[in-house]
Amino acid sequence: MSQKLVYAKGSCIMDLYSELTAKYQTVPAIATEIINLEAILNLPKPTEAFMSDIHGEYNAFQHVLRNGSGNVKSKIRSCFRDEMTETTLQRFAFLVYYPSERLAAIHQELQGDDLQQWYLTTFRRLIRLLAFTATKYTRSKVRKAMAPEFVYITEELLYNDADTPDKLAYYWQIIRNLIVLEQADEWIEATCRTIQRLTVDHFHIVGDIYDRGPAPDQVVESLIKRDQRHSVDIQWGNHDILWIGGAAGSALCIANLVRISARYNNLSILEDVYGINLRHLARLAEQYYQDNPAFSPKMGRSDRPITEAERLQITQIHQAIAMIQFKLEGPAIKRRPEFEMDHRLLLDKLAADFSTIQLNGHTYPITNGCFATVDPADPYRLLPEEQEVIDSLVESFTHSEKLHRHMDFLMDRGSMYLRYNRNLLLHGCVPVDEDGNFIGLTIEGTTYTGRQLFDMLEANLRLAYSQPTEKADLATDLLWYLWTGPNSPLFGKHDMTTFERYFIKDPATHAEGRNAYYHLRKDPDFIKKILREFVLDPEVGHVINGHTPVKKGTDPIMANNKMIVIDGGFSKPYQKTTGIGGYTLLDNSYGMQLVTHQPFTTKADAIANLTDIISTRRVVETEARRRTVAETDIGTALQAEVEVLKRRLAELRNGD
Ligand SMILES: O=P(O)(O)OC[C@H]1O[C@](O)(COP(=O)(O)O)[C@@H](O)[C@@H]1O
Ligand SMILES: [Mn+2]
Repeated sequence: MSQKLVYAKGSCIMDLYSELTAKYQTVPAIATEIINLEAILNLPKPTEAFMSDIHGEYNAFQHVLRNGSGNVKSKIRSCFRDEMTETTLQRFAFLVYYPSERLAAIHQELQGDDLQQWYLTTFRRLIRLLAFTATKYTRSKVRKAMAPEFVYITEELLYNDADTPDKLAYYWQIIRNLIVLEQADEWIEATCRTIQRLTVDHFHIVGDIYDRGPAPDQVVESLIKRDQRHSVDIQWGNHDILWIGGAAGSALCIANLVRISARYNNLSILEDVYGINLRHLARLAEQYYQDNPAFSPKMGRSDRPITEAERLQITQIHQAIAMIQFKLEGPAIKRRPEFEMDHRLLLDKLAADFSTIQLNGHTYPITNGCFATVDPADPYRLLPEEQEVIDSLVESFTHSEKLHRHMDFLMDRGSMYLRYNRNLLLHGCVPVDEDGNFIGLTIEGTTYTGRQLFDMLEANLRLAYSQPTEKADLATDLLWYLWTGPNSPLFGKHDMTTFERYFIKDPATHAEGRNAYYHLRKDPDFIKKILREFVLDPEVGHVINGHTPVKKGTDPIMANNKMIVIDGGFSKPYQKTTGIGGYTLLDNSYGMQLVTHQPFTTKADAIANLTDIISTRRVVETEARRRTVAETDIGTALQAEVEVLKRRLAELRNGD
């Protein structure tokens, strides 16, 4: 895709010319390709879905992937209009979402003739639904979405009309044979997956796959599977950066993510999934830390409650790694004055007996302090055993094969922002001052703001990732800045008050202060300014953000529909704030809709009770007429190909 966009800008037009002339050498071959491409340009624009802030909630995420962000059910509704009762529709929808689980239940419920009848009805319905979802695509694209072993049979069923008397017997014979040859369940499963795939063509993940929830690794695995035809992109979130930073050897990113994993009782992701050895850390934790209410893990993993001994051990680990994090912050802040983070130097503001801290002219009492490893004379110095722990963690992170496979995917499909089909996608914000002027970072005499800030940070992130052995260079330190720096586009707040939240009661010290972007983004003129900065058409573009959970009663659609925030709370701990289970934004040929999902309980519950989490849909924008492929980025690239082919055709006709 990105290669095609380069063509669209015309910079590689000669490459395109040589590529296409080599591929299509005769007049009929060129003419056929022109006909094919121009036909594609007239097809309706495929559906894009946008999600963000999944935060490891794999089951809820999977449900949304399977139900095509609510789109599967609306397709069924349109396709079968008045033919199905609500219960039949619901059952059929769940078969499409969870075919293997529903088939197992059907085998329990039905036998003999009832089962045969169920197969015959279901086959017919699935074929009709597949045909309905496939109308937007070329035959070749539909074929690629099918399981290879069933392509022949499925195409026969799909493109032959069973209502034609001549074909009727042929059609039913295929179906009967699938049943007799015991391939019926396999075909149903494969076809349901094809329907899922065709319902949403492209997924945008607007950041924060990682942290808090139980299975971010499985989210990444399913995105890798889904991406076979480059149909996924990711705009990195601040939490994703911690994990990319971990693989890139940043001790600060590692300390932060291990701390969050302990806080949310997710250490098993590190040990069991990514093979990170936590033995040294556990030993240090046991030696220096006791029970401490401020560090008790927030919630248990849903699969099993934790024992008291486990809770105590996690609480100790949580303190040990938090303290390593605070100690590592000191030298980083000091070696990077350009980050302007001196106000985050906190350990040196503690009284010698650790009972109080001096902040901004106030003295605050310390509660739940755990400073046994801190030397008041040199508070940022790591004890040799702490140094050993962090070194061994860095070693484990930089050598975890699975982590690298997942982070390679995040690097490959991810970026700091994306311009896609006239919209700008980014996780956090574009940092600005109160007057809306772009602000950023000054590095080695150059000030980076707006789009340049994003590009500079991305270039450094890629550099740091390619050099995991460099551990305290600017590029690696910038990874940490992306997580917590005051002008980081992914953080968007002035301070990350982790220390204050653990140790100071006064809530005034917990405020993090959002960048002015977050109130200015309600203004359409401000959004237009942002779109212009990123070289997008301010009149037709939208900005799509994640990162800030949309509070109950607050509108996620702002600035005359130009600004849409889609963090609706897939993350369970944030559902109290949002009151819902998450949003997905859909952009199809008719316009944009926001889908609201209700909180997802468990997969077993959803399947047993056929509870779907989709609720309302709200039209963000309706196109005056259906948009076609021609009006998309891919369409622009295809048009460039058509022009080149037409030129070549004229040359051949002139005897060149
Ligand atoms: O909810 P927790 O675990 O206390 O984390 C709070 C921290 O997470 C942050 O909100 C960042 O995470 P998000 O990107 O999910 O908002 C910080 O601003 C804040 O300090
Ligand atoms: Mn975020």
